[in-house]
Amino acid sequence: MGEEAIVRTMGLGKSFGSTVALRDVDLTIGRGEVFGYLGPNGAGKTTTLRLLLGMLRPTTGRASVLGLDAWRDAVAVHRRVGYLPGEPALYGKLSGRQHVAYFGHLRGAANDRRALSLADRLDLDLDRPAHELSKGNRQKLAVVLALMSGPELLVLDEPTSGLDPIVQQEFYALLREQTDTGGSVLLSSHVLGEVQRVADRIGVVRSGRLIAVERMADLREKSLHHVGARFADDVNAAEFAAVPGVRDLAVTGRVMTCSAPQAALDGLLKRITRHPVVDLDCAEAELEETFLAYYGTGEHHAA
Ligand SMILES: Nc1ncnc2c1ncn2[C@@H]1O[C@H](COP(=O)(O)OP(=O)(O)OP(=O)(O)O)[C@@H](O)[C@H]1O
Repeated sequence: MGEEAIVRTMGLGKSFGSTVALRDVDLTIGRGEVFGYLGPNGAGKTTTLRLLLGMLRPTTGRASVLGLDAWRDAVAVHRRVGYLPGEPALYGKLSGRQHVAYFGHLRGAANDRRALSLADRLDLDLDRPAHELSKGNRQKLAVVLALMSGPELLVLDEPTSGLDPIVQQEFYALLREQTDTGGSVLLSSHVLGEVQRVADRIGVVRSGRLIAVERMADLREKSLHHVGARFADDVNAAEFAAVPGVRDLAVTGRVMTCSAPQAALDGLLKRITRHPVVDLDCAEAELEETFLAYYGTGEHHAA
């Protein structure tokens, strides 16, 4: 993460009547960083993004974006931030090209060449009216509109929904170009799979609270492995349970299965080799499974 904070929230909270959508969130995103903001539906992700864009007024705390107050200086923030909403508002009768002209005018920074090049890379026809576009093509147009002015910060709400895998690859390449040139990205999603390839850090929000912030590299180190061993004789569960980090342990007679983070593998193997081994199996789980094991259930987890 760069030294400079592009986003900083302090005690940020938002209530709608008696519904507390977000409470006491302290979050910092650095220059050149891709931050994945993860949480289940209704967790408070969109509320956070709307607070950062000055579309909602905080109930508690404050948010600064590019050194500006997100609420008070919302107009100035909007000029420098590209926003892709979860449900992009497009004008049915206007073509892609007309959207580009209109949004360019609103931002005071028309950049038709960049818009054309983005549309070309995403394989989007800018001449068709929005109401004729499929969901995926509408999403592509929204991506073009968010990126065309070369914003310093990109705020993306579930951006790859509706995009096919090849277009997703191109989209991730665009995000890397954004950070290579010193820009930052805040990417919300309800699944780790959507952000794991591009995020430098992830934050996990649940029931309005930011419950964990973690570097992707650290999450990968925690990556779970499925371990199974068959022994020549019966074994006792207790000795494997004693290895720190071992989860989902099951021992029936001569067979032991469990999950273990990378860091626990050495200790586990040493316990296993105390016994005559007939067969051994060890496979790394999908990162999503590791993520769910740490953050998937319950209300509060330590980072
Ligand atoms: N304008 C509003 N009025 C009342 N309640 C709201 C409003 N906006 C959001 N909420 C509530 O705040 C909570 C957080 O909603 P939010 O949309 O931020 O969640 P989310 O994580 O973005 O979920 P999703 O992925 O479903 O959009 C929910 O309980 C939601 O019902």
